[in-house]
Amino acid sequence: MSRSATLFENAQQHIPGGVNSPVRAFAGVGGTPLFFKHAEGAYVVDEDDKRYVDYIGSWGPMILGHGHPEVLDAVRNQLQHGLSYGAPTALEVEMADLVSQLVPSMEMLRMVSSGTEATMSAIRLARGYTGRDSIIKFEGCYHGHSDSLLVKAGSGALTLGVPSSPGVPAAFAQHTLTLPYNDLAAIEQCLKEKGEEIACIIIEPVAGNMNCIPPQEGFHQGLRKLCDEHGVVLIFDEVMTGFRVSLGGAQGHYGITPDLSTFGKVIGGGMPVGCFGGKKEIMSHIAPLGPVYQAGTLSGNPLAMAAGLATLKLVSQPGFHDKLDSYAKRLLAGLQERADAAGIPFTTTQVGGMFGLFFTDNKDIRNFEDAVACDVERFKKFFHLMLDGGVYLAPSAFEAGFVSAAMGETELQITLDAAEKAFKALA
Ligand SMILES: Cc1ncc(COP(=O)(O)O)c(C=O)c1O
Ligand SMILES: NCC(=O)CCC(=O)O
Repeated sequence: MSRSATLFENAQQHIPGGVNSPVRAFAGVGGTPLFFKHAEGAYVVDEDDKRYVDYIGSWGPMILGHGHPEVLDAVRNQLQHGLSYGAPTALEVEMADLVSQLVPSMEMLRMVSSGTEATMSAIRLARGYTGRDSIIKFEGCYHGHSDSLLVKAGSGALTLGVPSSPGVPAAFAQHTLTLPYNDLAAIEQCLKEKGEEIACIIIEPVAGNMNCIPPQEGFHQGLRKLCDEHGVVLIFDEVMTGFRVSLGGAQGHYGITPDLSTFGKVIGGGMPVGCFGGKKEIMSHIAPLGPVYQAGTLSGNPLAMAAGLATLKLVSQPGFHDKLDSYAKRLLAGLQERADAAGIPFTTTQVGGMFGLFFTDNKDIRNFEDAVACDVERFKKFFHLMLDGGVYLAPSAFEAGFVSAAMGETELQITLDAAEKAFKALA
């Protein structure tokens, strides 16, 4: 028995499903989850000493690759000064200044400890600001696991077949309206009927929790316009896309100014961090400036700020995102070529350092329905064949993949060699 299998057996004694987050459980692909003991650069190393090229990157944060020396130094340096003060720090001010410089719509912002907290707080703020109760989200988008947002959700909820979770009171869920992604007509219709009840629309500006689905041309522009017409707060959930699809996130990439945005993952460089912010006029409603309450014992934690700041400075270097984009493009072109050669119906999507792999003939994937219509069984086999070949993809057909700046020719070759074998085996 492998060490991972033994650990998994032991883990299940006292940890539900053996994991501290459901997406880690391999429920969507079958088999035993890998337990890791080390990560460095483009690789993760499991408890049985096998190395994998890592396309998960801790579900997004590790955009530099693992253990970047400058990030580790920043954490070590802060470590000598204490772990947490529960009081303001200069690091937080530096973080706020840097984020608002990199993402100009973030006129004011608050740090929290996870993406879930960021979206939950942004929604409370939008409700408090507008005095309206209902929100709109999109089918297959995942915004963390707060009650209002676990309705037709993507990611692990979708993988496990429970997009709308038990435990969320119907009275909460009824205030969450869900619409298909990339469908402006549906939004227009809904706002026409219920615009005055809608506090906000929250969207993953590139959907990454039902596989990876980019917005259609003009979708965000139309969304922005409709929100303005109906006094609805537009929230870009950039927890996944932030500092990844471009330095300015998806809003920078598509040239849209949301009212509020949420960040997580990259902004913490691998530490538990989230952030929400936006228009000063709206953010001024947050306590203690305004009446909408929001708080956190570890919010703005100095170690986390140190890791996040070091990461944001490194991703700000000229050419950083071009390099991610070019690796991703070569990766996907290589995969497509090998799938085509083996006669496997296969489609890819990509925005910057974020990508999707679909086992389907459909070359125009627009929404949840298209994502779930793909051949999930084939993906499962592909996932395990890639794992055998030393490549760690997200263990679900409904997750985006991530490239890191630590990836180069060697990793590309390992991945494409594994894929060539995998596609042949699937044919
Ligand atoms: C778009 C998006 N929003 C929010 C979240 C929630 O973040 P966290 O897991 O840090 O709570 C995630 C991922 O988990 C995400 O992908
Ligand atoms: N794309 C899905 C996530 O990032 C979630 C990670 C988790 O829930 O552990």
